Amino acid sequence: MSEDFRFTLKTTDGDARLGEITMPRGQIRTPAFMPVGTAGTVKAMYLDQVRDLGADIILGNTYHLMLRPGAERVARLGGLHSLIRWPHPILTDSGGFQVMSLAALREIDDKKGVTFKSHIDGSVHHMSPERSIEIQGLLGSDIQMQLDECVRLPAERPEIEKSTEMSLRWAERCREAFGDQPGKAMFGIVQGGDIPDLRIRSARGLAGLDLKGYAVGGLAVGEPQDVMLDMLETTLPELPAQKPRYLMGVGTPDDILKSVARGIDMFDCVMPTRAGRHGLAFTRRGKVNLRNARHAEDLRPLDEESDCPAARDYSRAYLHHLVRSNESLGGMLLTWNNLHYYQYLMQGIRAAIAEGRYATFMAETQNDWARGDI
Ligand SMILES: COC(=O)c1ccc(CCNc2nc3cc4nc(N)[nH]c(=O)c4cc3[nH]2)cc1
Repeated sequence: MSEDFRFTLKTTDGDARLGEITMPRGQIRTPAFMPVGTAGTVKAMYLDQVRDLGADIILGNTYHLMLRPGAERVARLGGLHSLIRWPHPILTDSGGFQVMSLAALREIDDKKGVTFKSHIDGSVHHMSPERSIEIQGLLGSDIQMQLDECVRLPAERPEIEKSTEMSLRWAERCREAFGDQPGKAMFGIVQGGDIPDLRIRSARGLAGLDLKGYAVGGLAVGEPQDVMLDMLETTLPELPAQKPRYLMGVGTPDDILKSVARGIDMFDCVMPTRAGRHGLAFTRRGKVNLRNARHAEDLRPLDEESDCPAARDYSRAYLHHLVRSNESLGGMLLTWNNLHYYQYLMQGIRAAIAEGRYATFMAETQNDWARGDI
């Protein structure tokens, strides 16, 4: 078992890349989709199921786990991997984004970091770049994210510039705090909003730190898809080709197809799990909203050709009943279906790149979605 973190770029098809990350806890086939396990659980799933669907790595959140059960407590309990019984790689987000989106923000200070009130009990917490890295270490995270500030769009240039410069300084502080941990990695996060020269400034600044991987942040925050894609086209050429690129919070299957085509290797998104709990199914023929009355007496399964029991063995009528009744099994089955579909899509993407037919695969997949659900 290799003791270090190594990314191998296997082949490319246009700007699409087929690769593999090797870490002590296992390998990550890229392009990869990382199911979100926010508070130490991929909601409504057993982690054995998540693994069986083909996930090589899951995501945890510093913000949630530091508040409950607490980072020091997780460490006392043996670390996140043994606590949740997931022996494979875990990537943890650093908390900056969750503080902005969930907590009552008290203060952001370049030197001290963020001060915020817990959305759980209102208690006040401080998180510096150093503390974020310390927490991720206590959790036992394999891929740790720098603490950053994700500016909500639309925003004016001065605000984006100030925030992007601060995130760059925090990247350096996180790299110092992370130090040299063979077998683990700390990724920087490119910011810069929707302003090309700030995206280039941020990417070049992080590239100069010679990090093990690079995330593209500050996107999937409400901007149109074409703006997100434009920012990828601006940012990715500035990042080292031999390091993995991770697009945070993305996305729909269409977002993923188009971002892979531009050179992204890793994705995470709550879409398949959260939408599943709200009755939305992702299938090879597009999306199916099981709340819709049209399914009430439809005895067909979601996809009779699927090898996922949730898609193949249950009628839409029953799924509709479960969703309308807000029964737990509804969210369980649709989460299972959706995570299966996302991993099925990633498998298809990797095979298509390997065989040099990614453009055709992308067009055929989008065409199947457009044909809609029969
Ligand atoms: C049903 O689906 C949903 O509810 C749903 C909700 C939110 C997103 C978008 C999530 N977007 C997003 N997550 C993100 C996480 C991030 N973390 C850090 N540290 N820095 C960032 O700059 C950052 C940007 C993000 N953008 C996607 C889907």
